[in-house]
Amino acid sequence: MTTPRKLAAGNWKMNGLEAQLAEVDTLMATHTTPVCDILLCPPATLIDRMARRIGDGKIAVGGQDCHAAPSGAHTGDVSAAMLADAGATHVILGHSERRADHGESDDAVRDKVAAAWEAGLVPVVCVGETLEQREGGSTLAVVGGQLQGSIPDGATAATLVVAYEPVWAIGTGRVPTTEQIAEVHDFLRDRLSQRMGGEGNGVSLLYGGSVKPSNAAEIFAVENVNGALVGGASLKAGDFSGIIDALEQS
Ligand SMILES: O=C(CO)COP(=O)(O)O
Repeated sequence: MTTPRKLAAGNWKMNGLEAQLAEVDTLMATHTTPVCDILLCPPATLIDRMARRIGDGKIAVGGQDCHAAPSGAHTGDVSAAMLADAGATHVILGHSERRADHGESDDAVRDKVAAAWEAGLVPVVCVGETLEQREGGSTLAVVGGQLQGSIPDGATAATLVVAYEPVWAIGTGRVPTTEQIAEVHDFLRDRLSQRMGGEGNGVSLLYGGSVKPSNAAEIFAVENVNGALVGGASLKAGDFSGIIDALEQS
């Protein structure tokens, strides 16, 4: 049976100028031989510089979105091949901020996942319910639908990461209970296994939403949580490092 890899992923969102790369130097100095995978997804403008700075270091670099087409007349967009060319190995797709700000549907995300695979990137596909959906009792229906609709057939444990990010927990300091996280992660694992057979057991399932060094250990103790997708706390090497340490010790 494939065991999911542990992954600490940082999503810098629309934050970071050149000076922010100093945080990467600190992280590399602290985690020379990490026992979990570490991924940083800076804004597109910093991917190339970050990847060069990391060189042979043990931190992977990812994009935060890509276009579904390999090239063409799409002003302002970046293709998966361009991300790979700049040094990325991963790409976050279907983040709730993209779904909300840019109206990205499950169909659109699915096409982007296919494009990521075509370019050799591992997509980190995000799913998550709004507060209204949770209070209305439709959490599992919502994330189940997003999971089914956003991932094309043909995924393997090595070519897919899934992140559960409840919209109401992102940037709010409000974290679901461990029971709530467990319920969704168990459900996602079941769905992936049904769809992908044994490969589904090996897909890394990340939790995202207000993860901090102070709550990371508790979250990583939950079964079927194989890591985190971290926003705000990934911008400071010290904070992200504390989360990496907690994952390594889990
Ligand atoms: O959206 C997130 C990561 O993709 C989570 O953001 P925060 O960690 O800032 O809540």
